[in-house]
Amino acid sequence: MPKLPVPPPLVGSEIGSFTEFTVTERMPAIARRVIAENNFSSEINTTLENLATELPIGYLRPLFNDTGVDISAWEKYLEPYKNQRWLDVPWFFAETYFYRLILNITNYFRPGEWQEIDPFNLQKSQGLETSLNSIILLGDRVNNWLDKSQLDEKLKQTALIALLYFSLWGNRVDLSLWSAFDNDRSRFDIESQLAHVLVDDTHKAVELLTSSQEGRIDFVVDNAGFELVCDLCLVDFLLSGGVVEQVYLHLKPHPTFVSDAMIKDVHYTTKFLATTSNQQMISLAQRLQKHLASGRLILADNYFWTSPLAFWEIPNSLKNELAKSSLIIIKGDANYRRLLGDRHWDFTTNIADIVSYLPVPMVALRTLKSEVAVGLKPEVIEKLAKSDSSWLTNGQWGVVQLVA
Ligand SMILES: O=P(O)(O)OC[C@H]1O[C@](O)(CO)[C@@H](O)[C@@H]1O
Repeated sequence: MPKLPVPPPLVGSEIGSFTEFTVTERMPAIARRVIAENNFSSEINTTLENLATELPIGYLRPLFNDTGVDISAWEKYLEPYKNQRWLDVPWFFAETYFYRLILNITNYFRPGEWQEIDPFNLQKSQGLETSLNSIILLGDRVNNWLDKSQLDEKLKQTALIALLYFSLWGNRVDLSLWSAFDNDRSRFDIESQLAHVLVDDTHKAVELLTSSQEGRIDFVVDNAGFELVCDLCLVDFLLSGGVVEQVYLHLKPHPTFVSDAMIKDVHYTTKFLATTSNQQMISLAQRLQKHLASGRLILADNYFWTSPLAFWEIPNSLKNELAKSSLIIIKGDANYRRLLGDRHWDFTTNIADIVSYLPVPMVALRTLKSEVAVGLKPEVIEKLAKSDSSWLTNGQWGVVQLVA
C-alpha cells in the first residue's frame, strides 16, 4: 500500500469533470466507432448501441460467461458495484469494465466467427500508416546514434535522453482520444517540447540505465502505433548499443483502451517496419527480430494489466518477476492512473510516498490526459492554471518521474 492514507477515487458523477465527459460522451462514441469500423452481426451491433445509450444514465450490465480466462476474476471485481450506475462507480473500474464488456458483446473469447477479432484493429493499423513519415525520421536517427555511439560514451547518453523523450511524447498519440483518421499527432520536436515537461527526471533515469550493465529493463507498455515504435526504438538502442542485457515488454492480454498494445501488435509492428521500402526501417525490424529470436527481448502479457486493480494490488508472482529488473519503465496515462490507484491525490504529493510498494526503481513517462497528477510544484500548477485551462487532459504536457 502507499505510505499515505488513500484518498477517494475519481468517479464519473463529478460534474463538469473529464471523467464525466469520458463516461457520458467518449465511451459511447468509442462503442459506436466499434460498430462503424467492424462488420459484426446486427445482433452484436444492437447490443453495442444499447451499451452506448446506457452509459450516460444507465446501470452496469452483467458480464456473461464468455469462456475468457479472467471471467471469474471479473465476477469478483464486479461484486461491489452491482446495480450501480456507470457514473457512480470508480472511473478506472468503469473504463476497464467497459472495454472488457465490448469483448464480451463481440464474442472475442468465444469459439466461432468473431473469436480473437480485435475490435480496434483498424485504428491500430491506421495509427501506423498515418505516422509513417515520423517513424522514418526517428528510425534514421536511431541508426545514426547506434553507428556513432559505439565510439562515444557521451553520445550514448545523449541518444538515451532523446529516446526517452521520444517515448514520452509518443504517448500523445492516443487513439482512445484522437482517432487515427483525424490527424497526425506524431509530429513533434523534442527540443521545443522541453518546456512542456513538468517534472523531468530523464537524466537520473539515464544514469540508472547506463549503470545497470548486464541488467534487465522492464517496460509496462501502453499504445500500439507510433508510441510503440518510439518504445521499440528505445528498446533496440538499449539492446543493440549494449546498454542492457535483456528487456521485457509487458503487454495487454486482450484489446483494451482502443490502442493498447498486445503481443500480436508488437509482431505486426515489426512486420510493418520490415515491409516498408526504407532500408533504415528494415534494419531496425531485423535487429528487433534478432533480439526476439535470441531471447534478449521478451514479450509477456498478464491479466493484471487489463484488470481494474490498482498497481499496489499487483499479484505476487508478477511483482516477483518485476523484482528481477534494474528499472521498470511505466508508459502512459492509464498506467500512471493505476500507479496512483486513480485517486484524488493532491497534485503536490511526493510520488515516492505513494509508489512505495514497488520492489525496484521505476520511471513513469506520461503525457497528461486525465485529472490525476502528483509531484508538481505549487508555482507550476498556478502558472499552468492561468496559461492553459485544459493542461490536465490535452496531452500537451508531460512528466518523467523517477522513484528510485
Ligand atoms: O494511452 P494512455 O496514455 O494510457 O491514455 C489513455 C487514457 O487516457 C484517457 O483517454 C484519458 O484519461 C483515459 O480514458 C485513459 O486512461
